[in-house]
Amino acid sequence: MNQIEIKNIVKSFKDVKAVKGVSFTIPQGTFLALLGPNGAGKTTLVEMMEGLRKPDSGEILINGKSWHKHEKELRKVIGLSLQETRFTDKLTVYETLRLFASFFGLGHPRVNEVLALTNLEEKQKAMVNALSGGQRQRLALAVALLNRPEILFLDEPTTGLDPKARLDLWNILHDLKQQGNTTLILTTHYMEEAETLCDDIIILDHGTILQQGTLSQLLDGSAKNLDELFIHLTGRHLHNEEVGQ
Ligand SMILES: Nc1ncnc2c1ncn2[C@@H]1O[C@H](COP(=O)(O)OP(=O)(O)OP(=O)(O)O)[C@@H](O)[C@H]1O
Repeated sequence: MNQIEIKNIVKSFKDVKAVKGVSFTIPQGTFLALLGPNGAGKTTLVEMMEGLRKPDSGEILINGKSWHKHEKELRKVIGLSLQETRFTDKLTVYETLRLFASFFGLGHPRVNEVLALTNLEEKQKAMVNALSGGQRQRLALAVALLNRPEILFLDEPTTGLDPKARLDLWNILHDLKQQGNTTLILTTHYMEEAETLCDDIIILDHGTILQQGTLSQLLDGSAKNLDELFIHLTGRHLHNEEVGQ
């Protein structure tokens, strides 16, 4: 069953057309990557899927329901971590999770579970402002997982992290995938992230979908990796450099 249906979504900011008529579906349990360079429209698209922004036109259905009619219900089934999640520096990791847990009516047991899931048990007494970038991203993930979301949105969860911290986060997401209960929508500029974690990949550029499919479908032609495919499609690298420069 398709858990998410995106039908011809359009969104502009004044004269910038951020998303230009995008359609796709996501079956339950899929790990989907939205891969594209800076400014491709990834964040704008996920913010509409998360119900944080209204599309100018088009329709978004989650479990067959729309944000404008079923916001309360949909809030309960999604978990999200924004590109720059900010926490109160005055709280410890544990206190932060307790605070968010209280919003969902959840107590200590669930806080302890998400601490274990995100390998933050040793850091539970640390102040949030003393965390490394990778630990902070794991805390953002822990918060997003608190209410056992059916659908998890992660916006560039590993941007700016060192390779070890990135791998730690991938391992956590990999374990989540093995459990099979969660649909994940992840935005990234890192092709390795899309390749390693995701069943389905959408390549976005300038607000439109250039290609969509499994990794093997996308690399069916002459490209040997996603960056090479992106170069074939656009003449540019995923990281915004011109080819040959
Ligand atoms: N609030 C806003 N006001 C004006 N323009 C915006 C706004 N948000 C996004 N845009 C523009 O819309 C386009 C798509 O931006 P978006 O942030 O969705 O891209 P992105 O793929 O997520 O990029 P990045 O990888 O850098 O986060 C860009 O041209 C951006 O400048």
